[in-house]
Amino acid sequence: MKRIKTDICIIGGGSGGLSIAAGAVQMGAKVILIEGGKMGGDCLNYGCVPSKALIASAKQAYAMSHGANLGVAETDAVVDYAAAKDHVHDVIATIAPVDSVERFEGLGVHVIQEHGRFISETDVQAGDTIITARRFVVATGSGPLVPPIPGLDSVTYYTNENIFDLREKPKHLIIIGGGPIGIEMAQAHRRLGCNVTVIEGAKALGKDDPELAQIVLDTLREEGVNIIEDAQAEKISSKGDTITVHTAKGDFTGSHLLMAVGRKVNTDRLDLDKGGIEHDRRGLKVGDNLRSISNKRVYAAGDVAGGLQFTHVAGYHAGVLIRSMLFGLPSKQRTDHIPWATYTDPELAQVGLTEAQAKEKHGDKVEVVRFEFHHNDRAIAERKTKGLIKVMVLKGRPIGASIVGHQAGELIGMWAMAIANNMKMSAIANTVLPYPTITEVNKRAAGAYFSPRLFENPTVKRVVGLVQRWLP
Ligand SMILES: Cc1cc2nc3c(=O)[nH]c(=O)nc-3n(C[C@H](O)[C@H](O)[C@H](O)COP(=O)(O)OP(=O)(O)OC[C@H]3O[C@@H](n4cnc5c(N)ncnc54)[C@H](O)[C@@H]3O)c2cc1C
Ligand SMILES: NC(=O)c1ccc[n+]([C@@H]2O[C@H](COP(=O)([O-])OP(=O)(O)OC[C@H]3O[C@@H](n4cnc5c(N)ncnc54)[C@H](O)[C@@H]3O)[C@@H](O)[C@H]2O)c1
Repeated sequence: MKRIKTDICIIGGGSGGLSIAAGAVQMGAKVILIEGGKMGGDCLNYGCVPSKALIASAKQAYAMSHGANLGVAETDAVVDYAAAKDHVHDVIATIAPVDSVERFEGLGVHVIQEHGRFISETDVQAGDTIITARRFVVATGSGPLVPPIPGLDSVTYYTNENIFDLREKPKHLIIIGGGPIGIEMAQAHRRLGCNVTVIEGAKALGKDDPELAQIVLDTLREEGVNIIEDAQAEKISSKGDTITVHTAKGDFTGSHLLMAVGRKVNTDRLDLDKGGIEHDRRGLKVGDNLRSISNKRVYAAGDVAGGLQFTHVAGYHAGVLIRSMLFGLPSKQRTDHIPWATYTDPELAQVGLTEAQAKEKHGDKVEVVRFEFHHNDRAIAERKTKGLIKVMVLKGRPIGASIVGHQAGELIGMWAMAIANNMKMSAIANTVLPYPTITEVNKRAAGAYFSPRLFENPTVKRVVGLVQRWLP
């Protein structure tokens, strides 16, 4: 057995672990990174990257058959599903070198390609190496949750870990779960020419503003996706080449099944109890500083830290941890300024509080301003007019923004910046933006906040009247 001592030992080489490793080693710390699967983790190999690449193929297919309103003859796109998967894997391969063992070893990180597990409060074992570290970071991410639905174990089903390897085009894809994974995959597969049924136990896209989520769901339904809500999958059976999902709202039969019912944190193989690390089904129990409440040497980052599960959150955690682990500075995570986006067409994005959350927290003090995309000239030019932005404002400052529409994932950035920096609505209203851009919806939403104050204000009218009389 080999023994190594280091400053920082990171378990998990995904979005969180890699960001911490790269930052810490380049600032002079001795870093060991333990990765038991593929470098890059879920995001690169089974998550964000492959899903967005498949969505790009689907978008292209859709555009080819929906150009008449732009004067371009429509044609039935001939989709080669296997070639679309080649594209997906090519995109992964293009990005992979940035996350590779070679790059990290080149930066000075000692990478151990094994699974790690705690053998004491101060030691982790990975293969035949025991690592003693001053600080450990657990960044082991999450995997697909597969609930024990009766009959599931007797059929072939897919999860996000193998759907991107499937090369035969599903005739009819049944998706259990209408969260972001289920809904993104539903629209992509429909546009690639599959029949698609989504079976959702509660409300699809239930973590987003319901008014905006409805616009996405209506669009998917118009495109032919069958979305059944309030229908828990209770039993699964198969006959020949078909799979049937049984629910209280009826039975739904298809050729392929994708499970997208949520995530399970990867803590099983870590022996956290031996490390004296408290945990529950959401991950490690940590404070706002992301430090374990029971073993002060240990920190968590990313999906396993018990909060929002996004790549940019894992990256943000890296910054919080580097500040405290390398410089000993007090450093806490915030969650009120974290945006997210679901990459359907139209996209759906959120930062801060939704309308319902803001009203529950602040009552009548909250003002909600709205602006619809069909008033935006660029949206009209591109015929992307389906969309709405809502901004929740408290005492002149945004505390939440919800956007559905073309490029909502890009547009939300301005509100994420405003909330992160406690900016006022006037900062957005005073910004000059190039015309014609979709991002002008942001400025118009800020304008909608000030218009009644300026245009429906008798004092303003009186002052202007007086000034006009006295001006030469
Ligand atoms: C289909 C899908 C689409 C998604 N799309 C988006 C998106 O568009 N935008 C977004 O922000 N987020 C998206 N996400 C979420 C995003 O992928 C995760 O939030 C992100 O990958 C979390 O990073 P992480 O570092 O916590 O974990 P990961 O990136 O999963 O990395 C964890 C790593 O730890 C390794 N590991 C686990 N246990 C051990 C062990 N004992 N020893 C050693 N190594 C171990 C794993 O092999 C893995 O490589 C998506 C997720 C899915 C499933
Ligand atoms: N664009 C993005 O940023 C993006 C995309 C995909 C995933 N993600 C991340 O991955 C996480 C997981 O996504 P997800 O969609 O798997 O999970 P989720 O928890 O958001 O949604 C799962 C859905 O499955 C439903 N469900 C659970 N059991 C069911 C059953 N037996 N029958 C029918 N429905 C059932 C739930 O009601 C829920 O709506 C997201 O929360 C997000 O953090 C992000």
